[in-house]
Amino acid sequence: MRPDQWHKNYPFAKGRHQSPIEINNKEVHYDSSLLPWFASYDPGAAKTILNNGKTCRVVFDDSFDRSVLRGGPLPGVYRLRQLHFHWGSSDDHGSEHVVNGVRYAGELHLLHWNPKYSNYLDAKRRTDGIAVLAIFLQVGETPKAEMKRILEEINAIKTKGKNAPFPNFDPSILFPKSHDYWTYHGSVTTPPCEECVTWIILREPIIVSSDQMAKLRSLSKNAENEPDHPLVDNWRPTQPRYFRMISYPER
Ligand SMILES: NS(=O)(=O)N=C1NCCCN1
Ligand SMILES: [Zn+2]
Repeated sequence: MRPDQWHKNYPFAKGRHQSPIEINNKEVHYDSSLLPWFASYDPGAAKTILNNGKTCRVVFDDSFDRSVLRGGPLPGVYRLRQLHFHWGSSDDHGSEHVVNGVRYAGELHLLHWNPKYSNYLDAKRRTDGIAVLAIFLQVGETPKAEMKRILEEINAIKTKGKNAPFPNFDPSILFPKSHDYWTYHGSVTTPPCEECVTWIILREPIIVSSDQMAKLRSLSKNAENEPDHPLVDNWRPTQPRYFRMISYPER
C-alpha cells in the first residue's frame, strides 16, 4: 500500500508526531541539557540476519539488558532489539530523514526499547517506549570495512522469509567517528506508525560503496517461488513537523 494511503488502515499515520521529517539547520535548537549517548553492545547478543520482504534486518537477544543504549535524550537504558536498513533504487536517494534538502543513499536504524515496559510490543504503545539510533549511508570511494560482514550475508537471504545465523557482531563498529546528533520525538516509519520513538540521528554519515548499495538492491521483495521483484525504495517520505523541536547538544 502507498504511504499516503496508510492512514486508511492505520490512523496514527496522520498524527502530528510522525517520522521521518526534514532536518533543516535553521530550525534546530541547541539544548544544553542534552548528554552524550553511549552504546554498550555485547557481540554475543547478535542472533540472525533476515529478509522480511521489507528490509534486511539483524536481530539481537533482548531478553535482558545485554546490549543497551543510554544517555543522550534518554531517561535510562534502552535494549537493542534489531537493526535494519532503508535504501533507494539508485544512489541519489534512499534515506528516510532528509538533512538540509540532502537525501542520502540509505539509512541504518538501530531499534531499542525501554525495559521499564514488560516487552517490546507494550513499549511500542508508549511515547517513551522506543529509541532509534539512525545513521546515514553516503556513497563514497572508501567504504567502511565493517559493512562488509552484513553485505556478505546478503547472498544467503536473497528472498523474503530467508534468514541465516549472524553470530558475534557488535553493531557499534558501524558508528561514524563523531557522535554528534539531533534528537526529536516521532514515530516508527512503517505501519501502524505508532508515535513511540525518541529519534537520535547522527550528523556524520558512514561511507558505503556503490557496489555495497547495489548488493542491498539485489534482495528480493518476494519469496523464492514468486517472481523476483527487487527490494528497493523501502523508505517513507518525510512527514509534516508541526510544532516539534529538533534539538542538539554541545558540540
Ligand atoms: N523504520 S522504523 O521507524 O524503525 N520502523 C519500524 N517498524 C516496525 C519494526 C521496527 N521498526
Ligand atoms: Zn527503519
